[in-house]
Amino acid sequence: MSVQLCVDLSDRGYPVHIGQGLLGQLPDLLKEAGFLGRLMIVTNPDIAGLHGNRLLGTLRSAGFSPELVLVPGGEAYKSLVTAGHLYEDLSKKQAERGTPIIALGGGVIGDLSGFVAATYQRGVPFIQLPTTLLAQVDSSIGGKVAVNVGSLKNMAGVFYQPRMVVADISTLSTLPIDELRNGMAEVIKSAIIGDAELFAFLESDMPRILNREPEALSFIVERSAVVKARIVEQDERDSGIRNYLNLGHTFGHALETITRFEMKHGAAVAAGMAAAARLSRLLNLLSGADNDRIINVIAAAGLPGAFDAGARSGAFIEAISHDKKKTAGKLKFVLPAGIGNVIIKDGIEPNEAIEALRG
Ligand SMILES: NC(=O)c1ccc[n+]([C@@H]2O[C@H](COP(=O)([O-])OP(=O)(O)OC[C@H]3O[C@@H](n4cnc5c(N)ncnc54)[C@H](O)[C@@H]3O)[C@@H](O)[C@H]2O)c1
Ligand SMILES: O=C(O)C(=O)C[C@@H](O)[C@H](O)[C@H](O)COP(=O)(O)O
Ligand SMILES: [Zn+2]
Repeated sequence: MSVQLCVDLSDRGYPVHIGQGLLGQLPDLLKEAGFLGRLMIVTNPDIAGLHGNRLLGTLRSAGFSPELVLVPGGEAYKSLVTAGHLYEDLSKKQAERGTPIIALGGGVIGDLSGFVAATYQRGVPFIQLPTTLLAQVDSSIGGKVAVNVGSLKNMAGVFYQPRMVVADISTLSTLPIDELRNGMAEVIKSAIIGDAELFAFLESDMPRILNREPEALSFIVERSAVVKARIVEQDERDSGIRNYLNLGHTFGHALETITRFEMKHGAAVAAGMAAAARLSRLLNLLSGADNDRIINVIAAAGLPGAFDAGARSGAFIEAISHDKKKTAGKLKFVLPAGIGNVIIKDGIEPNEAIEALRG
C-alpha cells in the first residue's frame, strides 16, 4: 500500500510517494518521471551498508547506471567543505547537467546534496529518498536546501525543489530509536501547526509509534507530509505562512549552535517547542490545558522539554540573534495558540526566551 501526494507548485510541482517497500519500485517511479541511465546517489557509509547497496542492485537490474557518492555522516559535515568535496567527486565521475543527484538518507544528506544539486553546473535534477522519520515527514519536502556556516544553521542555501520524493517507510526499521524520537519532534510540530486530529493520535498511540507499527508510522508520515506540502504550496519562499514551520526552531537552532551540534535537530526543536508553549501560556495566548498537552506529548515521545542555558546564556543570546526570521533587527517567535493553531509574535526579550527554555 502506498499513497501519492502532490506538492502543487505549478512547473516546479512534484509527487511525494509514501509507502512500505517503495525503494523496490524506484526503477518504475524513475522511468515514469522520465529518468534513464546514470544516477549519482549521495549517502553516507552507514546508510550505504544498510540500504544503498541493495538499491544499487535494484537499479542495475532495471537498466540504470547508479553510482554511490559517499560523504561522512553527521551534522558537522553539512558544510561548504563537504559540498566542495562533492563537486570534485561529481566532476571526476563526469556527472553531467542532466545526471540526477539522489539523496539517500536523513535531513543532513538531503539538505547537503540538495544544495549541491542546485549549484553543481548551475543545477541538476534532484530526487529525495528520505530514510529517517524526520526526513520523511519534513526535510525531504519543500525545497529548503542548505549548509551550515560554522555552527550557525543553514546559513548558506537556496530554495530548490526536488523532482520527486520517495519515502519508503520500511527503511525506518533500521533507524536507531533516538533518531526515531528526533523525527517525532517534527511530527509533533506539524500536528500543533495544522492537524489537531494527528495531535490526538500522538497522545493516544505513542507506544505504537515508538514500537514502529507500520500502520501507525504510515499514518503519521502521511499526515505530517500533508501539513508541510499544503504550507509550502502557499508560501514556497518563506515570506509568510511558511514561517509557521519554524515552530520551536528559533530556540532549537540556537541550542544546536551552542552545543556545537551535540544536541540533535529534533531534540533541540522539541525543547524549543516546549519553551514556545510556556512563553505563549505566560503571554496568555495559550490555555493551560493546551500547554499541558504539548508538554506531555513531547515527554511521551522521550524528547527533552527544557534546557538550562546557565553559563551558556550569552552564547545562546548571540546564537538566537542569527535567526533567519529576524526582520529590521527584531526577533520573531512562532507560538502555539492552540492545538492546530500557531501565531507569530515579536517583542520577546532574549532573557524571557532563556527563562521559558529553562522550564
Ligand atoms: N530542509 C528542511 O526543510 C529541513 C527540515 C527539517 C530538518 N532539516 C535538517 O535535517 C537535519 C536532521 O536530519 P535527521 O534528523 O534526519 O538527521 P541525520 O540526517 O543526521 O540522520 C540521523 C542519523 O541516522 C542515520 N540514518 C539515516 N537513515 C537511517 C536508516 N534508515 N537506518 C539507520 N540509520 C539511518 C544517519 O546516518 C545519521 O547518523 C538537520 O540538519 C536539520 O537542520 C531540514
Ligand atoms: O521547511 C521549512 O520552512 C522549515 O522551517 C522546516 C524546518 O523543520 C527545518 O528545520 C528548516 O530547515 C528550517 O529552516 P530555516 O530557514 O529556519 O533554516
Ligand atoms: Zn526542523
